[in-house]
Amino acid sequence: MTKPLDVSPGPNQPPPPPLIAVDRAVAELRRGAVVAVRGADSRVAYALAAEAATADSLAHLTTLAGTRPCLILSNRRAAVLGHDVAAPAARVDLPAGIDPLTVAWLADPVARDVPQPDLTKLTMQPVAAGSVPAASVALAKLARLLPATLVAVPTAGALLLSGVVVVDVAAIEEYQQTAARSLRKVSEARVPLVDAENARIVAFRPADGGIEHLAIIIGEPDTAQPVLARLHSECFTGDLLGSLRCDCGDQLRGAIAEIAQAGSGILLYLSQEGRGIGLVNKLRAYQLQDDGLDTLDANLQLGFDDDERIYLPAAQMLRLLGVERVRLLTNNPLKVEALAAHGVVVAERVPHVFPANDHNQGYLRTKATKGGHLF
Ligand SMILES: Nc1nc2c(ncn2[C@@H]2O[C@H](COP(=O)(O)OP(=O)(O)OP(=O)(O)O)[C@@H](O)[C@H]2O)c(=O)[nH]1
Ligand SMILES: [Zn+2]
Repeated sequence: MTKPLDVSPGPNQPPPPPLIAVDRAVAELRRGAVVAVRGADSRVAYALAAEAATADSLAHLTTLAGTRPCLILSNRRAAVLGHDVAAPAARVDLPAGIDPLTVAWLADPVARDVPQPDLTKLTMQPVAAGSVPAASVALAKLARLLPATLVAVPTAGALLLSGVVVVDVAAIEEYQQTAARSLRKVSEARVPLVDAENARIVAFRPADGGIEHLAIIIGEPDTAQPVLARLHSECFTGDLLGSLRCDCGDQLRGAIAEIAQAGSGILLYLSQEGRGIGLVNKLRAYQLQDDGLDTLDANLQLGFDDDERIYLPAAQMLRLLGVERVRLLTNNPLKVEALAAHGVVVAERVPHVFPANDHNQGYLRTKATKGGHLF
């Protein structure tokens, strides 16, 4: 007996308050404003994205807190600067304090016109997981900014100003999972595609109104059988512009054509641009690659992990569509493992390889030799 997909819209859910707090804090960081991050012990520190540091914003942060701000870097960025810390983040200590040029030099490997500051007295201290400074770096990542912040702990007498957005460490840590679990189907339409005329797009939105993920459904998948599926991470440059730096455009159109040829299946189009670091940071990573770094090291140089994606949203979308088993079009074993860990049975991995071109040979080689991709 065949079992069709469930594409009906889900019920509206009120957004969980922690999601809202994180969204507000993200917007504040992105516009260069100060936010207050509150730890499990209710103590608060003020934070500013390093990317937004100016003489004025640093002075404002210092006045608010009544203490000098410290620069917090991810452990990846600290390692690049020669300081290995056994913690998720590191606090930079400079006896003379910190100024915007030093912040730029330390936090942003692409800021090349910045003169190297005197770093002879620079030390770094590990910043524990679950702490306010570590969470501030995670918040900068959620904001798709460089993973570096300026943090100032208010003096005992300093009052928490009204108007400053307050966000809890736990809300930051749980944000991605909570947002993924809150996804619901919001709309659906028939969209005939050049390679798959019988196609529909279903949009999934998290309860906080965050960015939607899409399912492109081709034909009439039968969920009683493993469904031919592809998890495709958004790539503006490759998917839309036909960039030759990667294989994404070929993989996207190739998957649609292959699914159409097979009769039916699903392509999940996941809003995880740049392996989860965002388009702006991916462009920074491209600059570093033009200087000789490979695609994975460029991420590390910027302070990110080599791959920041999570696949709970994909598993959740499949679940909402009624799909429990898939035949997965991918060369990436991590996608297979991640789906399985989230309870989706990967009955088969279907290779998804396309010919290299003059511009993406190195990229594909790195994915195979260092990224564990199966070519
Ligand atoms: N950070 C970064 N992201 C990149 C780069 N090149 C491509 N990407 C991103 O990498 C992702 C590629 O996604 P996928 O093709 O779904 O994933 P994959 O890990 O290659 O796995 P399969 O294609 O399934 O084998 C997209 O989000 C691209 O935007 C790069 O040089 N740096
Ligand atoms: Zn791409």
